[in-house]
This record gives sequence, C-alpha cells and structure tokens, in this order.
Amino acid sequence: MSAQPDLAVWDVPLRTRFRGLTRRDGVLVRGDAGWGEFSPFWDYDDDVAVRWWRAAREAADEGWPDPVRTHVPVNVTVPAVDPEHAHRIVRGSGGCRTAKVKVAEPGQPVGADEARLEAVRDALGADGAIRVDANAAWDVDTAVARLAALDRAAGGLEYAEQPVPGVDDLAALRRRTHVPLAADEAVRLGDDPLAVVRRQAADVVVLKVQPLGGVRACLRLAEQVGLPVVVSSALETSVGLAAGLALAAALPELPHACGLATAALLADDLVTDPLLPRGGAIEVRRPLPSPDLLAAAAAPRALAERWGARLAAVRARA
Ligand SMILES: O=C(O)CCC(=O)c1ccccc1C(=O)O
Ligand SMILES: [Mg+2]
Repeated sequence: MSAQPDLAVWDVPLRTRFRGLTRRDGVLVRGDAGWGEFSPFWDYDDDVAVRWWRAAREAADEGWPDPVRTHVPVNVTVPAVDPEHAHRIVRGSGGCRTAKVKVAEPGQPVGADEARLEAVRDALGADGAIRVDANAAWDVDTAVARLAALDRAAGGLEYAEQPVPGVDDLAALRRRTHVPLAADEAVRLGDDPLAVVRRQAADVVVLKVQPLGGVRACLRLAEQVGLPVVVSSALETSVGLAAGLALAAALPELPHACGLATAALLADDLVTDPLLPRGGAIEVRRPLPSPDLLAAAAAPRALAERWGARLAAVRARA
C-alpha cells in the first residue's frame, strides 16, 4: 500500500509575468506508467480541456514512444521584459543558441520590442537565431510593417510565430513578408490543424502536447503536416515538460530548436532535477516529482477544490 496519493494539485509562482500570468497551477495524476500533468489555462473551457486531459492520461497510463535522440536543442524564452532583463535571461539560459522573444505585449510602447531584440542579439552573438512570438496581436498590414522593423532590429529573424490570428491572415501575410512564419494558435485552437498546410499559410508548425491531446496525437499530426515542426511547452512544470521532450525526442526530424526551456520561467518546480538546458540542449529524461516539493507547492484549499470540480467536469466529457 502506498501512502502517496495519485493526485496532487499544485500552484507555483512564475519568475516573470508571462501571458498575463504571475502563477501557474494544475494537477498531477499518477498511473501505472508514471505521473502526468493536467494544467489547462483557466480561460479554456471543459471541452477544450479534454485534450489536455488525454495528454495527462497518456503520460500516466501508457508512457511514450521510444526516443530517436538523447538531447533536444531548445530556445530560451524571453518574456516581454526590458532590455537589460532580456540580456540577463539570454546570458543565463544554459547555452541556448536560439532565443524566442515575446513581442506586441498589450500596453507596451512600440519601440520596446526593437530595444528588447537588440539586447537579445547582443547577448546571443551574431550566429544565434532569433524568433519572435506576437500571439496573434496584429492585423496583416501592421504585421507587414512590424516584421520588417523587427527583422532589422534583430539582425535577421529565424521566423515569426503567429503574428496574426487565424489561417486566412497567416496565408495573406506570408505572401507579403520575407520573414518565415510559424503557426501556433492556428494549429492548437482551430478545429482543423491541417488547414495551415492546405493554405500554405506557414513555413513551420508549432506542436504542443497538452493542447493537442498527447505525444502520439502530435506524432500523427507531424506526419500529416509534412512541414518542419517545433515542439513547444504550455508553461508546464518539469513533469509536463517531459511529455514535450518525449515528442521532440521521437520526431524523425527536428530542424529547429524547441520551446521547452520554460522551467526557467517558474520560480519553483515539482522535481529536484528540473528539465533545464545545458549547452543549449535538454537531456531526454523523465524526472520524478518529489514528495517534498509537491507538499511545498500544494494548492490552497479553495484552489484545490476548483481543480477537483474542473477535473470531474472534464472527465465527464472525455
Ligand atoms: O515556445 C516557447 O519558447 C515557450 C512556450 C510559449 O511561448 C508559450 C507558453 C504557454 C502558452 C503559450 C505560449 C506560446 O507559444 O504562445
Ligand atoms: Mg506561440
């Protein structure tokens, strides 16, 4: 008989505000294959969260396909912070040679993005790759102008992730900019992830394990997509990141760095040996949650009850 429960609700602070959040919370579930993470953002409804639940159950009940590589090159993720802070984050990234920089943050002056990108280029050196993520903030005309300016400020962009919303806008923008485009929200939030391919709306597709329903679902999608894939996190703890790492490790081809270095954005984690990069890559492994850290991160009662209710509603739909 194990004294450890098979479910743990956790709540950890972020180091820096990200996507409007200052904390990250969710549930760990344990099954025969190990621990899985269920951490849909609170603005997603129960129907959407079903896919996140499938990913957690896959981790807990089945585990993941065998890896074809031992390390996954990753990008440092730079939130919409001031230039000095951005510089520090890149320098302290564990050797990442690619940086993904958040841009178009609501409320920030336009020049803030240019200043952040100049600082990131300075910290990274001439041979590093810089990509930006605007989280669908612009319309097509604005994106044409902003990408030209940001490409200049960065000394060249590897690509721009979801600069405009939806597939139609991506397809229109792609014909008006030389900056390569990556589809994120258009893949994980739309009801037809392959529309991006049919419409030739992107050069790269971002896949996230929880929003897309698991490692195997993402592997099938990657095969159908036939475009270069970047595996990215949903800002999970190292328990959830291990699923992204398993996907990145199982993909036959991995031409770009993956967005899996986000444990660095959490002030606390649930494992003693977090999935952080060294030499710009994360070792493919599956760390175990620590009972002490789970206890330290245990959600306050009201939050734990909210997760209990959400879990019941999502399981009823699964
Ligand atoms: O891709 C990365 O570098 C980190 C992951 C990331 O940016 C992200 C994390 C949580 C929610 C949304 C996003 C996003 O890509 O927009
Ligand atoms: Mg994105």
